[in-house]
Amino acid sequence: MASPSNEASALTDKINTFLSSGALGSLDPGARRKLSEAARKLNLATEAIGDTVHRIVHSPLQLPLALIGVETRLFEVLTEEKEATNAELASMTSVDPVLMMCIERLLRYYQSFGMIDQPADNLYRVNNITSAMVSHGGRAGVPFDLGTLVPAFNALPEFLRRTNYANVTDGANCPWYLGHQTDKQAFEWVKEHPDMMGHFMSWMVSQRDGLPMFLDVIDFEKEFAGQDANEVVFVDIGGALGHQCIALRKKHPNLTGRIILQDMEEVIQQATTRPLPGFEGIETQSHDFFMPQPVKGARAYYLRNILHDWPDHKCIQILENIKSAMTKDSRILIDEMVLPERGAPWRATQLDLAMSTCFAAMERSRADWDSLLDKAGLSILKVWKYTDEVDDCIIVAVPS
Ligand SMILES: C[S@@+](CC[C@H](N)C(=O)[O-])C[C@H]1O[C@@H](n2cnc3c(N)ncnc32)[C@H](O)[C@@H]1O
Repeated sequence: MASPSNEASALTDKINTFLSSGALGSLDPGARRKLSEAARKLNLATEAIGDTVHRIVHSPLQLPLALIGVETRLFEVLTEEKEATNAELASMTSVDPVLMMCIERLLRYYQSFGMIDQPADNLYRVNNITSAMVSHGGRAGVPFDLGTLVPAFNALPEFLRRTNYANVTDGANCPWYLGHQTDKQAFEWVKEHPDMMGHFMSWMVSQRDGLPMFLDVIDFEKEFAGQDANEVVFVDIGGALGHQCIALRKKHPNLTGRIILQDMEEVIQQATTRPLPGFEGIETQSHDFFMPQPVKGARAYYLRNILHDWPDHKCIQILENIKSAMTKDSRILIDEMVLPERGAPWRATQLDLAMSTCFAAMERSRADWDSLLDKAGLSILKVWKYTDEVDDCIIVAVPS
């Protein structure tokens, strides 16, 4: 019988053979995800104590260095060229050629963290991580998180120490304010920082790229089509630049009825002055969701990642404002995570703590949703889960 060490050695050979075979490129998404999760588990389970400590201790370096790779165009050039030497990279990026040594040191770091490959001594190659960094999500999320979320994350330990580790529930008193040394609520602060507002909007458009969406599990046209072109069928409340409205139009080009995007005035201005491709035919309206809903009797009032930004008492205000605009055929569609009681995915748990830190808000479990909607006088008709990566669901709610 093979010893565990021999088995591990055989497994290592098998993994290396598989990696160099090129088979990864033709995996279907489900198989790729299963393999990635198993490899992640294996990686963590086999990590030596010293490696764990050093990895975690220096983890704050990764995000700033990712931003440097994006801002210097290093990742972009490598993605375009596929392979390049450090001299070529220095000449093609915004890094001053006299900083060649600096580029070499950056490349060495990126290679060691798997952000690029190094097939030969002085040759660097794009890989899947490099491409992710220059995707829409990478370009928006990297600067947005570093400039907006990280100062709040850094304040979390001190904030919790001061509050004796009480759950963060007060949106006017959460680590956000301590981290940014501000008295402005996060959305108000972002409004005053136009560069971050730009990244925030792009990040909202791209944050779920590559994943299924709610329209993959709901036949919207069948369930919600209007009787005539005048009927409002979809109000995307806090819908940012209208990417979900566009996706709906694209999925159901012959859908009868009006589609309306609502958000804060500054956001609606951006959505209309620099519209995303496919925005034609979508109506816009500046609306503060803490005020009564001005569109009465729409078929679907849609909220994606809105309620996770607010503690329960604020969510109740948002929901009650919608409820009073609903007629018997109206539905509220809540597009949010429903956290499982066990084994929540890492993409979900980090967002939960980000919501807590910046807004005193949360991602919610089924029990949390039942309790919140009950307090708002609503009941759940149905819940459809549509991603495993983040446990995204569409919750259909009606007045009780
Ligand atoms: C987390 S983002 C979600 C955006 C979009 N629903 C999505 O899923 O991509 C929250 C959105 O709420 C908007 N928002 C924040 N406060 C608002 C308010 N009081 N009234 C209307 N929209 C608001 C923000 O501008 C932003 O677009």
